[in-house]
Amino acid sequence: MEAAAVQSQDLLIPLIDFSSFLNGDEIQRQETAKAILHGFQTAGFIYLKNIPIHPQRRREVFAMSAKFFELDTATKMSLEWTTPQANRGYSAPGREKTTQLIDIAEVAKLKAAIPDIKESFEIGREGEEGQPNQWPQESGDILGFKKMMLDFFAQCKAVHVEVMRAIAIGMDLEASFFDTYVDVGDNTLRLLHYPAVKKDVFQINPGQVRAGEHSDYGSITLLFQDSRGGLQVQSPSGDFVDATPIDDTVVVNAGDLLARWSNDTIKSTVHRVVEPPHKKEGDTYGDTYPARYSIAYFCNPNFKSHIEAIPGTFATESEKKYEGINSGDYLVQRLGTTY
Ligand SMILES: O=C(O)CCC(=O)C(=O)O
Ligand SMILES: [Fe+2]
Repeated sequence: MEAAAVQSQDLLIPLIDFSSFLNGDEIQRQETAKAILHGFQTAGFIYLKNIPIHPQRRREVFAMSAKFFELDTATKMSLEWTTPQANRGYSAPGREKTTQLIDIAEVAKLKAAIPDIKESFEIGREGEEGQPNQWPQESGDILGFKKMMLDFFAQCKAVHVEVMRAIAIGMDLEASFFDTYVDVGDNTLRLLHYPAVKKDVFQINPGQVRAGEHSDYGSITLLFQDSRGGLQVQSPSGDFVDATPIDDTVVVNAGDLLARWSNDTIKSTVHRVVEPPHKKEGDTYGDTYPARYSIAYFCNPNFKSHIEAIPGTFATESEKKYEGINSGDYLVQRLGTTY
């Protein structure tokens, strides 16, 4: 049932068939739930195959994303990302620096020195009061953009609910334990484009990456990557290990708020995007790495939820490591440091 998607000395990321959870018998459902939870507890990352999003749909969304990033700069800038509260819109290359640093001045210094080589577009929950999405004017290549993205958003939202059910079962809780914490869908769909880049940029600037090392903030992230490679996950010993793309799978990682919620029984693991792995032979890239596209769907507990240690993750009150916290406040505070 289970295979390794990534295996290094001390990092094993399992590849799990999600249809065994969704459609399997009771025993398969239990076993798959345990495997999912175990992956989050040990690596903080899993790969899922056979999620209920058709590979064809996924390809269409990637194609639409590429068309979006081809729009001219002025058009994209008219949709610019504004505030952590809104967390919607376009971020030009250099706008966001994902990092573990929390001091805003330090982040600013780093951002000026070695900006991430990427641009992104964020879509939040459609209909959130006071926070409209920044939809582009639709014509030509991006006709149907809004509908396609909202459909995909809804499909990803359903996957979030199911993964949380698996985590609940894995923890010997009612399957529905998290349902009322995630039903609103206060999530963010982020389209990412890492432009083609000259190889020597990485030699000239030591420390140059496509996306700096960071952990994600929310409950889980569904990460769809193309076949280029470059995503790396930090192992317990601190090395970064390639999270090699596997066709038609989604990488799922736990975020900081889920780690906190689980009283640190689940790991939120640091990851980054670097230049694609050097091919030993047959490297056809010439002097330029081609563009890379990915789509991250950041799932969160409902912004109104109060998050405190999940039952079963502590024996006595004194074992709770964190204060209870409001989900929305936590996320806004975290986003405020990276942009
Ligand atoms: O592009 C990727 O593969 C990773 C993106 C990521 O980690 C993020 O946006 O949080
Ligand atoms: Fe991330």
